Amino acid sequence: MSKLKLSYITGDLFAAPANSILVHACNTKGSWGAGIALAFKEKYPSHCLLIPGDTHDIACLFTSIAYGRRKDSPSEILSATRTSVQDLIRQNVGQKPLHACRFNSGKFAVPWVDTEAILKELEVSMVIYVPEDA
Ligand SMILES: Nc1ncnc2c1ncn2[C@@H]1O[C@H](COP(=O)(O)OP(=O)(O)OC[C@H]2O[C@H](OP(=O)(O)O)[C@H](O)[C@@H]2O)[C@@H](O)[C@H]1O
Repeated sequence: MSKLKLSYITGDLFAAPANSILVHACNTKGSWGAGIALAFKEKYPSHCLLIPGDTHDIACLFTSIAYGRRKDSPSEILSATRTSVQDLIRQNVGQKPLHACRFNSGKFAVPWVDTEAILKELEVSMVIYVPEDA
């Protein structure tokens, strides 16, 4: 049984410690039209999988090809979550701490417990932020 490496903080993901990587989910069309992605677009105007930043690096996990009503199915999103998190781990050569929102659980409508199960399977260490009003 893997040691649980996920921890939770109630608060704003953008208040994560400097020099950590902020993790969120995106569609591959490059639209950051709503949800936390819009906040990322406003704070960090460009995007790719791992964007070096001043205070934080940004990890943009492409977990759905399309977005909005044409978003991928939950199983496709979860499959893409597994490969994109594995890719993030490979790219995080500096072993920077990962701080994430409960990605996939809002506009992509995938229950957080299902994404959390992928993170546990991969035994990835990650701090998960839950908004106070969640
Ligand atoms: N400051 C904060 N700190 C901590 N947690 C925060 C937060 N602000 C919000 N949250 C929570 O963060 C989770 C993610 O929920 P989101 O709905 O945002 O994203 P998602 O990952 O389900 O889906 C991705 C698609 O959503 C977008 O919009 P479009 O598809 O373009 O329309 C993209 O472009 C993608 O395509 C929810 O639990 C929110 O409560």
